[in-house]
Amino acid sequence: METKVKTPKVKICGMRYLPNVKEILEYQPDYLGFIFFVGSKRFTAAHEMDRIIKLDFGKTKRIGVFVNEEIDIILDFKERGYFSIVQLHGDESPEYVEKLSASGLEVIKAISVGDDFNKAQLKPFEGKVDYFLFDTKGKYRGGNGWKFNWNVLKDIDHQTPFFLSGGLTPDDVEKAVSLDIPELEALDFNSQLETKPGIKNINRVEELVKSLKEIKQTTLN
Ligand SMILES: O=C(O)c1ccccc1N[C@@H]1O[C@H](COP(=O)(O)O)[C@@H](O)[C@H]1O
Repeated sequence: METKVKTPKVKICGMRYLPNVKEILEYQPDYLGFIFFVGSKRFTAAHEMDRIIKLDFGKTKRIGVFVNEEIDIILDFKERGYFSIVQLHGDESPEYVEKLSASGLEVIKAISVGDDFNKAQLKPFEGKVDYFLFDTKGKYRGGNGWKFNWNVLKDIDHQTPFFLSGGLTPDDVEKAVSLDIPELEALDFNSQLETKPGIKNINRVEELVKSLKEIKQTTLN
């Protein structure tokens, strides 16, 4: 008998060029991520974002990615309509998260998973963040392009839904779904779909769509 599992949503991150955003929107991902960290190769400039938000996003939600940014800057970007969700990749505190939540933003706290990962670090954020995002610890704050050992996910008492990130490719969809963790909200794709930083390759996105279709034939949604 087939085992029925839930298909996670899809986030494509690190978008920055309007024509490429337009192409990717044709595939209606659940989330599109824009990185507002100047240290990133995928940094999205505000003047570009002002043009991007005029596109028809349909049901695709926009996520703003930040690293230790001033709260007022994030709130200003929210007011400009850049996003309704923020993804925090720095050393942001639970109090910082609470301030952003109070503004009506949904908050994703990125957790860098390395050999020193300790699930106790999640506790101060439980009940405060909307989602965790488990990413691979590396040289950069994000976008390192390789996977961490997903076995650590099985050892967490998931009280908060999460995004799975870190070097994901279309070939990883099946394995991620077979983890069979109901709190797995979304799979997050970034560098492994790229032609160059900030440009997503349509062929890779087609591969992703194919992988998702195959999974959906044996899943609930
Ligand atoms: O991609 C970046 O340059 C980046 C910089 C600073 C913070 C986050 C960043 N990207 C996020 O990193 C993860 C994993 O990306 P990858 O698949 O390993 O390339 C993803 O959530 C991006 O949003």
